[in-house]
Amino acid sequence: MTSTAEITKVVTSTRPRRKKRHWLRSRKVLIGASILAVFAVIAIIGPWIAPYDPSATGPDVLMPPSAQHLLGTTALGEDVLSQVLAGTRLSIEVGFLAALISETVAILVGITSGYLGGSADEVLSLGTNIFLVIPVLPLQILIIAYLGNVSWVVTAAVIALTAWSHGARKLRAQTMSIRKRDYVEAARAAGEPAWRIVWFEILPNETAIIATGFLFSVLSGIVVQTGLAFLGLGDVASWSWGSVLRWSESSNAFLTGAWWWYVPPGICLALVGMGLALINLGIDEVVNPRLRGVGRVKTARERTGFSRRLIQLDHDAEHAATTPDDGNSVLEITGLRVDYQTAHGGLPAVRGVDLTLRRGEVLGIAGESGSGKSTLAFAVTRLLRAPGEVVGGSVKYFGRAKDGTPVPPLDVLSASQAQLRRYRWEETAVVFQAAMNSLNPVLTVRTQLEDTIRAHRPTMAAADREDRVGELLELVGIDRSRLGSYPHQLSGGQRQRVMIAMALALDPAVVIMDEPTTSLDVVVQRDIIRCIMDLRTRLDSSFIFITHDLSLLLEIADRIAVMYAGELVELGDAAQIQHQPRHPYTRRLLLSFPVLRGPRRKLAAIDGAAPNLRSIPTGCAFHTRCPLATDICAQQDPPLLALVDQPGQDTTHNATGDPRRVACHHVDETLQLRPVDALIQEELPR
Ligand SMILES: Nc1ncnc2c1ncn2[C@@H]1O[C@H](COP(=O)(O)OP(=O)(O)OP(=O)(O)O)[C@@H](O)[C@H]1O
Repeated sequence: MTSTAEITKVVTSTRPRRKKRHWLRSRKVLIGASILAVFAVIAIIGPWIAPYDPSATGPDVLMPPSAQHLLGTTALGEDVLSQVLAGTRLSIEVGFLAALISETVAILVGITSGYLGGSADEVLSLGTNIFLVIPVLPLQILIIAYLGNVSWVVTAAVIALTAWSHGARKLRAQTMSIRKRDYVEAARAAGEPAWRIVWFEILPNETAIIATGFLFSVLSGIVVQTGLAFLGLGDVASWSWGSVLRWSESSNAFLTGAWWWYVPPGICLALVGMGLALINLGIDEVVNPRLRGVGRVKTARERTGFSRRLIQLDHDAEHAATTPDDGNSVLEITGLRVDYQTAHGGLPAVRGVDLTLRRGEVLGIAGESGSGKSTLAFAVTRLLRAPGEVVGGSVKYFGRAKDGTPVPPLDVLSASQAQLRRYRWEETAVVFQAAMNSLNPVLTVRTQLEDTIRAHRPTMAAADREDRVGELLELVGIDRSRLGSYPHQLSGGQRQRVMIAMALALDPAVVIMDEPTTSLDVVVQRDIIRCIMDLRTRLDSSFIFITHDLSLLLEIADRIAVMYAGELVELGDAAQIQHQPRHPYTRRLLLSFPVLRGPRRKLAAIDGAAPNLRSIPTGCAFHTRCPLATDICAQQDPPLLALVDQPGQDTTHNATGDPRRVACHHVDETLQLRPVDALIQEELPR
């Protein structure tokens, strides 16, 4: 078997050229930016290219446009074109400065409030709400009138500091929604610091809101400054579009029909507004990649998917446990108990599970919904969140140094956050359910894979990182040319594979997959399964594969553990479980799924429902649904016992020499039952 690091060396890769950023090719952005660029140039050189001194009076009063005065003259004989050219600078400056200040305040207040929540949110929201209810324009007029003849910088600051609240409110709401998404939760679980989560996970998803807010603020800054100048407030002695309008109004240009005096500043305002709106639309298309696929309807499969994400465990001398590494175990779960704390007391979701993961094996965990499989995975990776709580047992991780020599085992449940963070993704990676929610929709596959690597290997050279992400994608059967794709451009199966690639990014020793194929159609499921089978032959990792579909596990697992009501009820080789299941629940579970290979057989649902955790039946939890149940089953919970060798039976030890384990009072009777391959009617519900 080769490690992915070794594969890196043999994969000859040509680094794909990064695709030109899309927004540069957006026609809307180009037109909008061109309009703004023209005004930016005018703002810079306007006063110098003005044909006349904008304040110079002359004998030609109120002249309509002519060759001498292209935009006519004012009541004092001043050149209107010169005034508009000179005034562009101040109008544009105020607009952009006001937008810069107000968006900065909105981002700081909105994202801090939405991300932190709690009392920080309460205080910041109170401030935001106060500014929201105050009528902004009268306030701006009042402040500028009070301040008197102030500079354009002060005007911009007043406009900004009275108008940030709408942006802050939108950003707060968006942040509150994004912070609960899987990829943010996962980044948090992966130990990324808050600033990094905000910068890389939250902000990119708010680009549209921030861009819209900024562009709207530019326009509103220009309009408000124009309005203030029109009213004679602020620095009316300096030329701006507003002051041109003010002097035209005070000279009754509106009444005397001198349209050439007031129309040009109005057209300038409209053009700037149009330019900003076009850029806004273009950016929206860039940050919402879905808008680019013209009329493309997503298939149901593309709209569904599954999840990435993970955590790693740590081995550290401080936490060295005394348990010796026998060299073959990588994870050892002993007596693990997990409760969900509720107002009515603890609900036992995992009840004393003992399980060992061997190096290089695929261990399947099966069981109906609610049997505690995911809770077990969460507990093992220390990703369990309140109200879940580990109330007993231990989890030991047996790591290896880089040269392959064993290091002292890590007691996972008592490892510090710093230890967990340090080793996250590098030792144990988890692919959880609902992957599509875990891929950030506005980042390309390349960026997301690179982020994972960069977070843990910050010193890795950019070229090596690029090679590594391409190699990872190829490892899961996707061409590296898809690195530039966004999640919505991939099928559900491909997204699934990307999540698996992400989990493999750091060569983890253990990969836990929790229902990675749920919600995919059968064909895609088989694709993913093939991919996982291929990976296990190429990598050194051990896999825990969790699913309710036992027949799927028969295909891919070396050993299978069956869980019922939080307990392990049977553990054995996949072949043993398939041909000679010894627990009645395992037999029923096998009959409730179609086999992936071999002749079709009748399916039968398991009688009754999985028990409510509040009232797990006494004795064997399965006895209320079990066809073999007798009095003892209702009285005593059968322990998970290793089966002793039986003459003529070769089902008691699996390939690794582990004894087969079953928790059933009637385990001997199940041996007398017909092999499950022939099992059609005898145990079907009556
Ligand atoms: N936050 C919670 N609060 C209370 N009970 C919970 C909580 N999360 C899970 N449970 C309960 O814990 C039990 C085990 O849930 P878990 O999700 O681990 O089962 P599962 O076998 O993985 O099922 P599934 O395949 O549906 O995910 C279930 O009965 C579930 O209702």
